[in-house]
Amino acid sequence: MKLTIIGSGYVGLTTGACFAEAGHHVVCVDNDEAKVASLLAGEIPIFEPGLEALVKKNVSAKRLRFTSSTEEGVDHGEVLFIAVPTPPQADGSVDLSFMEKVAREIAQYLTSYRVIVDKSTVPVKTGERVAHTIRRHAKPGVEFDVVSNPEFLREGSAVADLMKPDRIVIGGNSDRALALMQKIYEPFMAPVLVTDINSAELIKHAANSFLALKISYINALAEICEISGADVLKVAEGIGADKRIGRSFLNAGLGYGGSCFPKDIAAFIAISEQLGLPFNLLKEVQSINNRQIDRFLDAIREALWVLKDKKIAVWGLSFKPNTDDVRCSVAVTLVERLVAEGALVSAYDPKAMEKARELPFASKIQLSASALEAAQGAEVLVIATEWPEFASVDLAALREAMHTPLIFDGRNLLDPAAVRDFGFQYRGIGRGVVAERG
Ligand SMILES: NC(=O)C1=CN([C@@H]2O[C@H](COP(=O)(O)OP(=O)(O)OC[C@H]3O[C@@H](n4cnc5c(N)ncnc54)[C@H](O)[C@@H]3O)[C@@H](O)[C@H]2O)C=CC1
Ligand SMILES: O=C(O)[C@H]1O[C@H](OP(=O)(O)OP(=O)(O)OC[C@H]2O[C@@H](n3ccc(=O)[nH]c3=O)[C@H](O)[C@@H]2O)[C@H](O)[C@@H](O)[C@@H]1O
Repeated sequence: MKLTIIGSGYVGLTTGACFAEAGHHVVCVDNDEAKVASLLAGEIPIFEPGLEALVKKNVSAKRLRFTSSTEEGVDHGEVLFIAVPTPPQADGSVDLSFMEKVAREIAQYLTSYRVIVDKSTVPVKTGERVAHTIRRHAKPGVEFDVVSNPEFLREGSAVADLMKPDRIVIGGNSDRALALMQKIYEPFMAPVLVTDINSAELIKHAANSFLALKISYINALAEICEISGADVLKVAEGIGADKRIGRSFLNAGLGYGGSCFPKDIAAFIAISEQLGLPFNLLKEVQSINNRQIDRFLDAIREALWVLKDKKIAVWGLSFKPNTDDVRCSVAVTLVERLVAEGALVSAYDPKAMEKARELPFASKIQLSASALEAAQGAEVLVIATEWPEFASVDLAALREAMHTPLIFDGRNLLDPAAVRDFGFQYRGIGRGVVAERG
């Protein structure tokens, strides 16, 4: 089928490449001319495992191309996917101006029937607004349908998630549009859930909020573990073994970050308030999450007393492993706060160094060429992102490099017993028993 994706960022580009891989003919549109130019030159602006090869393969096969012309995109695709940003406003509610602008642009170029699919994460009832906006600005009599098709990919495993999704959610009220949507997803052989538009939109915010709730639940338990002398890893294993609960998303740490959870939880709170039903449970999820970084910094302060002029090594800047995305990364917030207290930070990330150079405080920290270089002369090593290469570091060399052997493991990546054997003092998250033994 002929498909168009409007917005060639994280979701747009990965989705476009996977649709092309499934045999569709895809045009990815973006109004950022520089981004389109670099895509046309064969450069992939994000690091995502498998993406570069997929894009190159499908561009060569002439199933995938890029343009900055929305008109060309609207002309090409029988189905137009909108994958533009839906960022938070100061009060947590969603800025829908990108969505509105695209709806108007599509309307301007509509000449025959199109399905317009909302792939961005949006508040419930946005589909109605999109339809209304297009109707208002399109030529009279032009036919179209609006569908909600939320995206559940995770960064770092986006290609795998898109090629083999747990489920596809399609919200719509037109048989014609639903039939086209089912045809698009046929090659993926995944379970398809068809709903009304409002339910599909709600599913997305509800899913992300539930995952964030699981993370805050284990982080709150981690605090109890620390005080009571239990080990949160064992507790997670014990509760996660119950199939009704599941072990995933029960990794205690510095809290959730990234471009989606913080904004989507804030958005769902704002949406619930607008509906007159404040979702207070999610406020607690947020405050537990914010507390994680505060507690971690308190512990570092307790160990070092004063942070000013102390050399602190930070491993990891991306918001999670296998991505170079530093948007709303907890690791970045941590560095920012250490810098604000006058600490001398040396940081290293396997993939995010280029993006780190663009951070506002980049000139105030040392961006190191390797994990061991960052640790050179450090009084504390902080692990902020659980990249696998940090787990296999040469502990003898690390001990040699550091000024004092103190590790604050914000992602429970290392084995406490193993690091203690090399003479390190170790502190993880929620590891009361281990801390006592050490
Ligand atoms: N990043 C992720 O892992 C996921 C994101 N989402 C949702 O998908 C949406 C997009 O997120 P990302 O891809 O991360 O954002 P992004 O910022 O990486 O990409 C958005 C792209 O849209 C382009 N754009 C903005 N206005 C445009 C217009 N009028 N015409 C053409 N292009 C335009 C921007 O230049 C940018 O390249 C958001 O609603 C997000 O919540 C959903 C699932 C996963
Ligand atoms: O809407 C979105 O954009 C996406 O948001 C998340 O995906 P993503 O943000 O890429 O990454 P996750 O793996 O969910 O991690 C999010 C954050 O939670 C943290 N996390 C995750 C799991 C865990 O057990 N503990 C934990 O602290 C991670 O370190 C990271 O900071 C969801 O998992 C996707 O399904 C969704 O499509």
